[in-house]
Amino acid sequence: MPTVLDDIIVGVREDLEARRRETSLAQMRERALQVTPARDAWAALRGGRSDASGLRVISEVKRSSPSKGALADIAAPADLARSYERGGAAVISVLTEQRRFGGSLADLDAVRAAVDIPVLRKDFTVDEYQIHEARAHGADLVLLIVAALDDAQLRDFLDLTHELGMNALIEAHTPEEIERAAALKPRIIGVNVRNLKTLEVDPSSYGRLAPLLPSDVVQIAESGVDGPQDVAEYARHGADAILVGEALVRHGDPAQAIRDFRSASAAVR
Ligand SMILES: O=C(O)c1ccccc1NCC(=O)[C@H](O)[C@H](O)COP(=O)(O)O
Repeated sequence: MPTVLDDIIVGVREDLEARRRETSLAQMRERALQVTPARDAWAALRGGRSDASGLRVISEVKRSSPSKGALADIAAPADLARSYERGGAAVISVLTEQRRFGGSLADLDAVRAAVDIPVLRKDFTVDEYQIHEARAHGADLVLLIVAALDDAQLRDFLDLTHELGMNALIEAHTPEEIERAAALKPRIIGVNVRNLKTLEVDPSSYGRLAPLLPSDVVQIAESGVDGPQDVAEYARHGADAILVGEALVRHGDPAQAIRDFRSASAAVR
């Protein structure tokens, strides 16, 4: 029985092949070499657990999701990104998957042009083409989901990401996936408390999984933030940063929400 993640990846591959017919891998490689060098997302995220102003926040541009359907219109992703930056976001995540999340590479372009902080291309990376494409569109950070890749792909994609001057957020959800992530000796690991195969969200799983993370990586708690109390809980378990989508795109004042998240986490130190 295919999982939600399997279904998403089928669509991602189809869309990717259509883009590859328009722009070959060789052309995309060339474009990736011509853009401004990547910003250092690792430096922007590290040290959040000892930062007196609170956890670093990766703020997501998320229109819809498989679990919740439509979340927010986001007619102008650049305006939302500027609010995020004003509120003190460390990194902006742009979901570029179109079928389930309503995102696009045009969103990534708009956000890149609007802010100075690092930008994460949040997609379901299954092919090196997407990594060159992310860089060609100005991304500084890409997502590699352990559940979607085998060990050889993880190694190759992480190496390619570094060759292009970017960082990768390696995303895990189980103890086994954390072990596979850690074996890569990466700089950034995220624990997604959402199971991408079933869509179940369990914020308490962060506290169980965080002790398995290598102490020298930037540790990110992903998903499941409804309010400041959830952020405080992630801070208690040593996260450097949080990744938040729904709670920000549904909030009337996302800049203030980011400030509230940061001060709630600063208070638990
Ligand atoms: O959000 C979903 O429903 C989803 C379903 C299947 C695969 C991925 C999915 N989301 C990606 C993410 O993990 C989140 O966008 C991100 O971590 C922010 O989560 P949240 O703050 O809970 O919106």
